[in-house]
Amino acid sequence: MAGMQQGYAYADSLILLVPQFEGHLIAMDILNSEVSASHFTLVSATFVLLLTIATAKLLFPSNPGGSLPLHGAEYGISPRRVLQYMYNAQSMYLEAYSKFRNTVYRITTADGEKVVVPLKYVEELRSKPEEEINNAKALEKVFETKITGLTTETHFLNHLIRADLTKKLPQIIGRLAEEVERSVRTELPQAETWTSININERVSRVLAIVSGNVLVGPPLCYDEEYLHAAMNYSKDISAAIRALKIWPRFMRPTVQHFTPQVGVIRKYRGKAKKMLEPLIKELRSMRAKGNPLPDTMLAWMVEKAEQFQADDDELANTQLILIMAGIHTRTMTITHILYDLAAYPECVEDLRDEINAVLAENNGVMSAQALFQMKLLDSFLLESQRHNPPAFSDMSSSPSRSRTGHRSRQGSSIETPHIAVTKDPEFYPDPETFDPYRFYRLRKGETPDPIGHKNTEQYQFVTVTKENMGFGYGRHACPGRFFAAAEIKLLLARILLEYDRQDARWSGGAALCQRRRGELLYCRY
Ligand code: HEM
Repeated sequence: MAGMQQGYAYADSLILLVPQFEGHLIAMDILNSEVSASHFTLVSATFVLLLTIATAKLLFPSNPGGSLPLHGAEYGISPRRVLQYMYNAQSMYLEAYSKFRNTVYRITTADGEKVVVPLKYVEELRSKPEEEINNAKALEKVFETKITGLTTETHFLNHLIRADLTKKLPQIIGRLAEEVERSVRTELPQAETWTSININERVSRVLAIVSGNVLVGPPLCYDEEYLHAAMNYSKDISAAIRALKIWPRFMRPTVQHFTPQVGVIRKYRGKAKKMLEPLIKELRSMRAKGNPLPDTMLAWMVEKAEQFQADDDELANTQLILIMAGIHTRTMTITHILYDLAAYPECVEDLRDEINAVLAENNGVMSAQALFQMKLLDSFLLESQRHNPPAFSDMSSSPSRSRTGHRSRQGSSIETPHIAVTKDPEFYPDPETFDPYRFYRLRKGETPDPIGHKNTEQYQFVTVTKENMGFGYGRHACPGRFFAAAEIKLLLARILLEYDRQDARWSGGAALCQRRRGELLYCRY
């Protein structure tokens, strides 16, 4: 991202003493380190990975064994541990949580060895400045940035999302609601009888159109080539990364030339530029003439391009990152929610009643205020996310060594548990139960708050806490979550209002039987 890199810091044997890691003194020995700015990624891991200390070294002085315990040591040599991780990461992390709930340990992943720190250290780590701890290096490894070109630098993007998209959300929500209504009608079946569809594909297309309305605006958001890119970019990136990761790290730079998936993703950049260039030119000319620009991300980008020294390549690339960051994550979230609605139909009527009551109070308008008032819907979203944690980001990298001299390999990351935390009865009583009303009751003060937040409004879908890192946590928490939540609620409210209205067929055996094939049965009201 031209002009966006926030200086790289190089240092030789710089030892930083970081006071207390719960009483432990940690020394970070930054050797030839590159510390770059923030970035993000979406990685199918079973953890939220935290806080990069690029090529730094951590000391864990009170580690009596001379080295941190290695979870999965019983699987043998490193390649076998990696294999085990690639197929069983989730169960390995869950098992480790019960073993090492309060202690630091190591685990061998496809991206090298990582240090897993318990939740109690999270606040301390997140308060470290980016020069000491940042997530760039680890994400570059996770994304294979050198090969895929997928930048982990999101300064420009974060600014646009926070200063433009989120700020202007109240004024664009009406437009989004209209687009949701229109695309649901065109993209979901209008059948009077029960019809089987691949809901994941349909939702992905609806979201590509609705988000496209805000990202680039009509008519491009209806263009088939644009929609194809929007729906497939993130899938194709993941496929390329997966294909590379089956090879040992040292072979990946060579193997890339024989990996067709890598070729596929490189073509996207050229295509995106070709598609967007005429629009960018038009927006620039409107701006030069002093005409008002439309409320789209692309227009906001054009307005701020000079300030952020972003050329057309950068604008096209930033649009691709936006697509990658948003479409897949939201599609998965909504797909899970729809399955959860099918599996737990008892509250469908309550949800519909809430939506109708809120709409009546807001003159039938799906405003930002109306969405905020849909608290049961919000609770359902959060409970569904708790049971189906989304993709996560990797934010750490640091070689580590104990006081007695053990060094972990350069570039390993610091992670902190996520899934296991959302299933921890201390934070979520009766954690295996899917309770759509769980967070609704907590917010209303009807059930005691097990975490003891200062304010029970913390139990909102968009709120990030260390006990709920569905959208990450800290400096790099997802900036798009407010937009994502609004879109998800608009779409669900529309589906709940218009489909399957009169009986409880959400739970029809057929719907659940179809689950494995990614299909649900729908009938329009
Ligand atoms: C349900 C939908 C979404 C989920 C579950 C989700 C989840 C996440 C997570 C877990 C992170 C990593 C945070 C971290 O590194 O600590 C993240 C980062 C990010 N997300 Fe989202 N996200 C969603 C939607 C979106 C949307 C719609 C956008 C864009 C409008 C977006 C833009 C970003 C960006 C730019 C980052 C990087 C932030 C940084 O590194 O500073 N996300 N997201």
